[in-house]
Amino acid sequence: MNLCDKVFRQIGNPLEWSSAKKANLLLWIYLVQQSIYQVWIEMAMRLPEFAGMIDLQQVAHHRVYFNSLLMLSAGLILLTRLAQTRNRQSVFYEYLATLYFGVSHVYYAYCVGLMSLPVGVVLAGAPVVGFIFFDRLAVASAFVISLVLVIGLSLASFMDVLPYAPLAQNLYQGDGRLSMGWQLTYMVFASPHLVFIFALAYYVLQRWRIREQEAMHLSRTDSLTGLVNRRHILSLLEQEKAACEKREMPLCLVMVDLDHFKSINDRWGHDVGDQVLIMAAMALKNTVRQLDHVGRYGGEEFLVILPGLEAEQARCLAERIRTTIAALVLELPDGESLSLSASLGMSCYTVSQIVTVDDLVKQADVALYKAKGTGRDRLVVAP
Ligand SMILES: Nc1nc2c(ncn2[C@@H]2O[C@H](COP(=O)(O)OP(=O)(O)OP(=O)(O)O)[C@@H](O)[C@H]2O)c(=O)[nH]1
Repeated sequence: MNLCDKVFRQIGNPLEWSSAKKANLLLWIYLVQQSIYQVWIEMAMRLPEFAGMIDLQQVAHHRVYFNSLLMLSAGLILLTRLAQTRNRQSVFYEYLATLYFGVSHVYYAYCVGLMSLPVGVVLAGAPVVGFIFFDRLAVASAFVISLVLVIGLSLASFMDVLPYAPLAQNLYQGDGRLSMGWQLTYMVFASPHLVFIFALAYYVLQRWRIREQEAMHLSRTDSLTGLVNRRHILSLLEQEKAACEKREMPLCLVMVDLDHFKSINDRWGHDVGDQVLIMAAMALKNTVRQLDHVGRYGGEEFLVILPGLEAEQARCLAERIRTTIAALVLELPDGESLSLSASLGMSCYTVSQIVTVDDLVKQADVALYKAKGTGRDRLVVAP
């Protein structure tokens, strides 16, 4: 697991957070953005490099609103934090935060130019990000209201009812191009949104990847023993057989079935039966090589795939499996001890043969049946 995966697992899944907690996150991110705007205003008022770019009178006039919005954000952060600790689950906080985010952004945008890069970035990015994390109706409402305001204010500027970008002076150069100072300013205003959208896209894809891995793991694993399940061991058998055919190598398959398992369940109960299955699964795993595969084929039946082993080598390994299981002892709480045995059937594929995976499984099954019929606790190799 890499560092990113660890961080993501630590954060948990924000999609499952309460409404207040989600709103709180949005407000914190927004507060950071507002702080960047605030720093810009303070710099614009003081630094000579900004001379001629902004209307100082308008800035002084609007400053009170900027400060108020900053304080309002801090207040809303506090409110949503308190709502979290009270564990209130209503979507109200998502409506509140998304609407506040949208409408106050329109005000900031109006001050510096509604037809600008940051406005485009927010209009395109906010609903996409919002729909992933927040209540869809809340995001849609905030988006529609903000868009109506943007259109309304733009029309008002077009009809000279309101000034366009009241804070800005010399927005355009003599040749009609956006001035360099304002180009840079728009970049500064757009960059927190771009960073946020980038981080979020990364986060969503990462979560999706983790979920894919978890879902795949669950679909392939037997929950009791932790071995691969029947479907996956058969799929591994297909893959290994194809690989062995290609490399002209033999492959052996061993079917292992615990003896008289029903009587273990009947005598000591299902829980002890489960413990026996776990113990046998671990023993199988520990006995075979790393490149072999062990899967749970059925109730008390396991499949072991031994790629690349000649029949005689595989027979020795299968014998070792049998003796390992026969040596297992489960100490029970009442002082009794339970010993086990298993019957094994083995089939092998060699390069000259034409057999299917189904044939191999059937042959191993028939050999296992013979092992059961001739006294159990033995290995029978298919002819
Ligand atoms: N505890 C437990 N028992 C299971 C599980 N899956 C299957 N079983 C039991 O395994 C037993 C298998 O019984 P049988 O097929 O008669 O096999 P057996 O008693 O081992 O007899 P032989 O194979 O002929 O030696 C059944 O009683 C099932 O209920 C499981 O996940 N946990």
